[in-house]
Amino acid sequence: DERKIIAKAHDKYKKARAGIINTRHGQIHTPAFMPVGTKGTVKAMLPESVQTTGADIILGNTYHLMLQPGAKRVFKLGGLHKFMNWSKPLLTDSGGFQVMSLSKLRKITEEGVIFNSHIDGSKFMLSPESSTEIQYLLGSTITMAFDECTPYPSTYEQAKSSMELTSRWAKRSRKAFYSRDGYGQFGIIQGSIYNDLRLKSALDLIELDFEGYAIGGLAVGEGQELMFKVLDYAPDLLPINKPRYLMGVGKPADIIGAVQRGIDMFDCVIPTRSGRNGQAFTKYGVVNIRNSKYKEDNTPLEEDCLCPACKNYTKAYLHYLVKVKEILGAMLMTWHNLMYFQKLMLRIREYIAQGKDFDFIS
Ligand SMILES: CC#C[C@H]1NC(N)=Nc2cc3[nH]c(NC)nc3cc21
Ligand SMILES: [Zn+2]
Repeated sequence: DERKIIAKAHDKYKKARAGIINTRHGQIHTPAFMPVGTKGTVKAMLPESVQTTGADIILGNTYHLMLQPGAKRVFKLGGLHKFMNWSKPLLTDSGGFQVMSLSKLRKITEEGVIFNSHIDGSKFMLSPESSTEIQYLLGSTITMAFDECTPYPSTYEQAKSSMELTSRWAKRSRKAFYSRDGYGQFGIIQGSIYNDLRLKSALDLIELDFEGYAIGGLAVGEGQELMFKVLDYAPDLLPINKPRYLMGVGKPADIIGAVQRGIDMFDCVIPTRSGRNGQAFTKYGVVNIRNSKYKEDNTPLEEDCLCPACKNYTKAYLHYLVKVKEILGAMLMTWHNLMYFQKLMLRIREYIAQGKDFDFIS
């Protein structure tokens, strides 16, 4: 009946939560979207511009920064915050995923991962200890534990032994972490699509009392349906009073579905990378600005958007800039997309605070 249908609807949102994470470098309003700044810069953006979009925190990568310019050098130069002129929170990924997706040759041992740099082929090793130390040298506000990145798809046996290695590495990462007020370390649970492995991974990592927990092994090609199937139960395995971070996600619809299942933090290259490729996220859907239908379109991407691209320029100009590969095209498209994603998060936070459904936002 009517009452049951309404209850069902609210039921769908009962796991969504809004909150504030307090750190040494400022507050993070959750649900939060973290722009990706892999090599110590959010591509095509000044840090102060990233700040105006509303981002509270950005992401950096251990893998890239250890290869160039080197963690010790960044440390000597005052740390990543100073180096890149970003004073708010920084989260750094621990490197395993980038080794898996970028370096050609790699060998996984109990000690860690041995790999050849994708830049010049030289040999490096990443371990729970070295990854944690590198993130300390970078000055990360939130350090990620060093996990073994289980490929997708994986058999149950593969996922089990990989998850067990991740648990042993999580213990070593936790031991190597230099805990200080306002800084934190997040564990990353694995276990692929197998719920008993996800549970064991969560239990192993909860014992280590991390400041937050990430769900690893998703957004690796499994598709939204399978991802939501895991998210229907995995967030509930984690402490309710600690941040939950879904790595690498995602499109607006993925973010909304994950928030409804209890996720607090997100990172994804989509707004920046697709912006540079000429795709703009708008309330009318994704606009492929290179399409010739925009070459004389004298209207902004979104009439009520406050970003520079929408305030001062037209789709025709953006179409032209992207076509002729002008750097300003990448800048303006990126700025707009980051603004769009932060506005989406702001609206989600407001709807949750008012106890309203937010299914139709995207
Ligand atoms: C297997 C595994 C795993 C996770 N482990 C670590 N350290 N980082 C990640 C980054 C990701 N980005 C995406 N999609 C873009 N999925 C990710 C998953 C992880
Ligand atoms: Zn805009």
